[in-house]
Amino acid sequence: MTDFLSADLMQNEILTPLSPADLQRLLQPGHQSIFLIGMMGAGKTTLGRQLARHLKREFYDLDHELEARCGVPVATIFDIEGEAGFRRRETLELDICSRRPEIILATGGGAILAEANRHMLKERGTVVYLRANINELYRRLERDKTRPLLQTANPQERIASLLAEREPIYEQLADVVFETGSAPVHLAAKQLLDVLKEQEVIS
Ligand SMILES: Nc1ncnc2c1ncn2[C@@H]1O[C@H](COP(=O)(O)OP(=O)(O)O)[C@@H](O)[C@H]1O
Ligand SMILES: O=C(O)C1=C[C@@H](OP(=O)(O)O)[C@@H](O)[C@H](O)C1
Ligand SMILES: [Mg+2]
Repeated sequence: MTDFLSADLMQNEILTPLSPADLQRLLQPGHQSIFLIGMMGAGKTTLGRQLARHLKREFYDLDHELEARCGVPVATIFDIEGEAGFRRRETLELDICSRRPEIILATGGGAILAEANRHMLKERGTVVYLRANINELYRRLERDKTRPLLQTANPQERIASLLAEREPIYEQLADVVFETGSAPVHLAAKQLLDVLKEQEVIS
């Protein structure tokens, strides 16, 4: 398992821990932030935005926040700073985003790789894993040019190897697992809402 930046960032106290009062504020039952995790193409950005609209909550997308801060697309951050540079920025941005109360946050597919990130996600809200099978992921992403990790000769193989590496982490971190299939996005969003109500994540 790749593990970026775990002890490094924590020990240097770049990430300051939340106070008990802040934590208590974030963890009110039924009002917790919802953090969407899952593979590229799982629908975190798309379903997250819809979910936030339905719930009248603020929506953040970690990649979009990074792009806004850096003024360039994710692919350019990868070009200039490599994946390690991107991951470092991702951790710092996640720390900022996950302190906001009652938000819906779409993470990037690799945001779960760093131990520091997993800690923040687990501690500060409800983690929802959006799962999709490999064929569905490939179908959704085959024409995509914005994801640097898929710009290879064989993107299908890359998806398979990333999924094999990450699936156990997604599973382990998730409070809720939601299967996305071939249903249209607006229906999937309704189903996700129902599941979150059933599981008392939202009221
Ligand atoms: N449940 C879904 N059913 C069908 N297509 C979807 C679904 N969720 C997302 N998509 C499509 O897949 C692509 C990738 O979705 P996106 O939300 O960017 O995924 P992620 O943020 O998880 O990488 C987009 O073209 C989106 O419209
Ligand atoms: O899986 C990954 O490592 C990545 C996923 C992307 O986000 P999405 O999951 O929203 O595509 C983006 O953060 C970057 O290209 C790296
Ligand atoms: Mg996304």
